[in-house]
Amino acid sequence: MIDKEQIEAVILAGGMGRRMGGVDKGLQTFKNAPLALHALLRLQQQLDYICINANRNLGAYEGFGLPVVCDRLTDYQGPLAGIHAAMSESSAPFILSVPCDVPFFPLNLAEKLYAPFEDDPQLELTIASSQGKSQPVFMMAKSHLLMSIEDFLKRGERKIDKWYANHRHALVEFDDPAAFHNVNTLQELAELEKQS
Ligand SMILES: Nc1nc2c(ncn2[C@@H]2O[C@H](COP(=O)(O)OP(=O)(O)OP(=O)(O)O)[C@@H](O)[C@H]2O)c(=O)[nH]1
Ligand SMILES: [Mg+2]
Repeated sequence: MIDKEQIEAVILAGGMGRRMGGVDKGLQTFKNAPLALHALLRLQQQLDYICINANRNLGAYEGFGLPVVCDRLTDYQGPLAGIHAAMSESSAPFILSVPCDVPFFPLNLAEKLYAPFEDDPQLELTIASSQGKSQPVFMMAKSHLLMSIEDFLKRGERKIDKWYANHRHALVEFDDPAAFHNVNTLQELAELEKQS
């Protein structure tokens, strides 16, 4: 049974959005609302504590009514930097990360990523997976991993897959691969808007 008191979710919206021409991805409109707001609406159905990780347009994100956390490690070091920022500022034992650019992620994400921790107290993190493909930005990790992420990034490493390989982890399979569809370009965003 999920214990919501133990978990804080972070919406990762701190990237450069280069494939979108450098715009702030989380603030791009999809179905009449910013992408990051879609993520928030899905998380609010699952958890009570949610923050947003962003590095610009902070006023716009503050308008969502949630705490906004900025990367502590500079130079856009990737999604792990956003997870690091949330772990630094949260007192929750678990951090659930979701990206801002996957507007249909599963509504049972938190529940399913939390369940393996109840069976295995040594487990350090869980990662979503669908059709055998891991979705590493959808991660639930124990907050004690903060220093491990910091050390990893300070060594100049970036890749989440490489980082979590060193920790006791479990992949959690989700049935619907379409739920993890992400948008990287404005054209993809327009196409998804037409389809859905
Ligand atoms: N905090 C933080 N989050 C990041 C960073 N880079 C990417 N992200 C987030 O990680 C998630 C997946 O990243 P991408 O799809 O590559 O997004 P992006 O980096 O903004 O876009 P590109 O520049 O086109 O790669 C998104 O939710 C991003 O906001 C970063 O340097 N810091
Ligand atoms: Mg990127």
